[in-house]
Amino acid sequence: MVDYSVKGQVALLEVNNPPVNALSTAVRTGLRDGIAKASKDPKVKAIIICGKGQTFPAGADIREFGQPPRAPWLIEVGDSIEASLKPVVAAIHGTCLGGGLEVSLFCHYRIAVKSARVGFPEVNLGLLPGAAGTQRLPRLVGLPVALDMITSGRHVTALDAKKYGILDELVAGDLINAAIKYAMSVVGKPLMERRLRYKQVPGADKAREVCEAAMAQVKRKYKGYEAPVECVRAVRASVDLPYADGIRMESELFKQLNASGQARAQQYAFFAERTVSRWSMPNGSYRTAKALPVKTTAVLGAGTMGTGIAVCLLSAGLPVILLEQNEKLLQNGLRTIKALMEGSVKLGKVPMEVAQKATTLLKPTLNYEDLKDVDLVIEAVFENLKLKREVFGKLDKICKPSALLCSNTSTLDIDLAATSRPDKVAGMHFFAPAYHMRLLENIYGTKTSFMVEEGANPYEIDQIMEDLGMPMGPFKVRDLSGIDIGWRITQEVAKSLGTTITKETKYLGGERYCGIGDDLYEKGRHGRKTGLGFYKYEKKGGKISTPDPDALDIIEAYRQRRGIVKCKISSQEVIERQMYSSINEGFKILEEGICTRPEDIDISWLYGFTFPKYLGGPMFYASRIGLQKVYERICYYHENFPLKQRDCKDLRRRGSSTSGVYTMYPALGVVINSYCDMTTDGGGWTWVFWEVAVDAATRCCWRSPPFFYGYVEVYGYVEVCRLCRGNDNLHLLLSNGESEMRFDMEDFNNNTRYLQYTTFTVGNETSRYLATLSGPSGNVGT
Ligand SMILES: CCC[C@H](O)CC(=O)SCCNC(=O)CCNC(=O)[C@H](O)C(C)(C)COP(=O)([O-])OP(=O)([O-])OC[C@H]1O[C@@H](n2cnc3c(N)ncnc32)[C@H](O)[C@@H]1OP(=O)([O-])[O-]
Repeated sequence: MVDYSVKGQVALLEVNNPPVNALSTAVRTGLRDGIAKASKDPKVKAIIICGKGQTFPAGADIREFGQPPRAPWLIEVGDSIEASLKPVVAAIHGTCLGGGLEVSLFCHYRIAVKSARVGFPEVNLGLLPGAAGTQRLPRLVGLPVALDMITSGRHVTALDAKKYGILDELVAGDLINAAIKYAMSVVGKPLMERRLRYKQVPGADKAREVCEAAMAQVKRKYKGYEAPVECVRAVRASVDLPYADGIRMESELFKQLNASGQARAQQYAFFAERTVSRWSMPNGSYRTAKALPVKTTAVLGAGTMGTGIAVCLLSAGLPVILLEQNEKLLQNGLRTIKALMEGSVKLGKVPMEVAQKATTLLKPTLNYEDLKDVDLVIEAVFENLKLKREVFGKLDKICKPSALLCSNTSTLDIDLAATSRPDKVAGMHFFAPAYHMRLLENIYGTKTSFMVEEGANPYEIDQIMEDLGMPMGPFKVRDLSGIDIGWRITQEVAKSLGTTITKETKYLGGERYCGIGDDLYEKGRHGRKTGLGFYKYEKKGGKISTPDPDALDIIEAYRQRRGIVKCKISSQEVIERQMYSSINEGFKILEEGICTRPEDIDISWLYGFTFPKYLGGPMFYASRIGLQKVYERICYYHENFPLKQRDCKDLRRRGSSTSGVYTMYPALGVVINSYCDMTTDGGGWTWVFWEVAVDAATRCCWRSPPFFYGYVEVYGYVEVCRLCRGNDNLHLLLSNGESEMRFDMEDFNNNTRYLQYTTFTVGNETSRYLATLSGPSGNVGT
């Protein structure tokens, strides 16, 4: 895992743990042993740490976070690097991230190639840098840069890292040769001043203001997330506490975060993101399918979606022909694209050179003939089936036979786009704003607004969902995508069902229909683009939304017309009704085989709806709450809101079976994870809180190896607490009503604050568990 060699007078420690040289136990051991060996070798004058293959270590091995921790700890390895009496140089290429950057900060010098990037992405995994990163980076670069890097998790280019002082030198050509030369040039120089632990944090006199501002910012920007807040606290300790105490505090906060549900959810999301790229469908998989080359593209329609899609394609460096029906609409579209590109550059989302190149890649036209050679056409015209069929008819005649003809429709039946090449016709549903959202998918989601009809205020609902961590509440999203778009869609859906929508329509296609959007539409309130929607905006197309009493009046008039008595809806209910209906849909999607894994659904939500990562995605969230509970609440809402005519056949079926929702996943009971937390009451007694996650990891859907929490599927959480003293021997007793399993908690002792991630293996048949914690004196609670 760490290849040791000596080149001249320099020892080379090459981390060799593909693909990303993660700092697994074996790598940590190899580094520790390598430093010891090089230190003893009289021939060796300097030491280099680097990575073999594509990168310097990209961090700790995330898979190990779900297992009992094993020595040597990264921080001990780091201490031995820093204490070395021979200079140690980190030679960096690829991505030097997390624990990798921490290792380099223990080295006395850091050099890198220009293409390298460094960063502390732990915050994206629900963690903070736990091997002294929060204490050492501020000592090197000062608080503002350290706070920014640690709380954002962003990757910093080698050029910027040099500017900040993280890197000592950028090198060209062969990295190892340059590193050997560099290492020999520093032999004999004093090492004391290169040891970061002895440095003071620069600008410490401003620490209070800087840290308070950073804290306020992360609370505003990352609502609901625990890790960014703890990152700020840990960084602040680098100024407030001596080095050793700061390290202790960092370690304590790291353990707390690592034991939290948020870290589990975010780590699950990390692996789920990678799992979904390995898709498989009945007709093929990522192993057998090859991507079609797309070199030229066209977008039809220069409205909100069309321009957004064009920006997305241009940002990817693809030429785009933008087609509209008249010059005025075309010019409007070009102006919008220019403004969106400029905005993306300002926000740092698109590099300046890409935006500049985009102007040469964009070709406006009014003529369908110009589309004859393109590889891919995406239509984003109005949601009107007749119009779309016309468009597809023209495209079919003009475009070359191999061209893909795609529709950005979110609702219309793609099979109705009659062409001579149905195999080349697809739905390509971009999520709004198309230039920003990373999800491109066909998906049917659930509609919200039921609750406003009953009495909730759209602004309260948005606030509740934003407090939960969604960047925009559902009503702001409706204003963004256009209330007129929603109106057109429902008109088309009604037409396809052979009906029309009137002021009295309460159901459409068996589903509850809410006409508030229609009332807003009729008053010309089409959302952001008209400056008025559910909200009022500072101008047409503006972004600053303020609640609007006129919109509330329209909603109230609607309720009175329908004879709806306004009622109060609690925050909990808002969240449950938003989330649980999506979870229910998620299960239906799995059941219908539209997706094969829950990860597919979670990643769609994380990318398409910017669902808060700290909750992992709706399916993961459901598994944390317990599917039985979710199911019961869905039944409750179904029964208590008689207006809701949603087909609940699947729920009813699950409800009538003894195992309820669990029937989705018949193969149950593979892994049980648990962790405990302890607090001392001062009287020699310790309260132990256990949380037991009962996994019904599946054979059918959850295919990833059950190596950590992320893949735990059906949780039955049981919290038990117990007073214990001294080295009480604890047992965990699990029962499924038929048989019982008992586990000794041998690792348990009074000095261990967190006994976490204990993994047990149980039989296959168990579906519901009762957990009982028992001590020497018998069972103490459930
Ligand atoms: C004590 C505390 C210490 C410290 O403070 C904590 C940390 O360091 S926390 C860590 C801080 N570091 C991070 O958060 C960095 C996380 N990693 C990344 O951001 C990207 O992987 C990276 C940019 C490095 C490469 O991107 P790319 O080239 O597009 O490649 P890719 O993304 O497709 O990954 C390829 C394969 O490698 C796998 N894998 C990757 N990283 C890890 C890992 N650390 N571990 C294990 N596995 C990892 C990944 O699952 C995939 O496997 P598979 O089986 O093929 O699905």
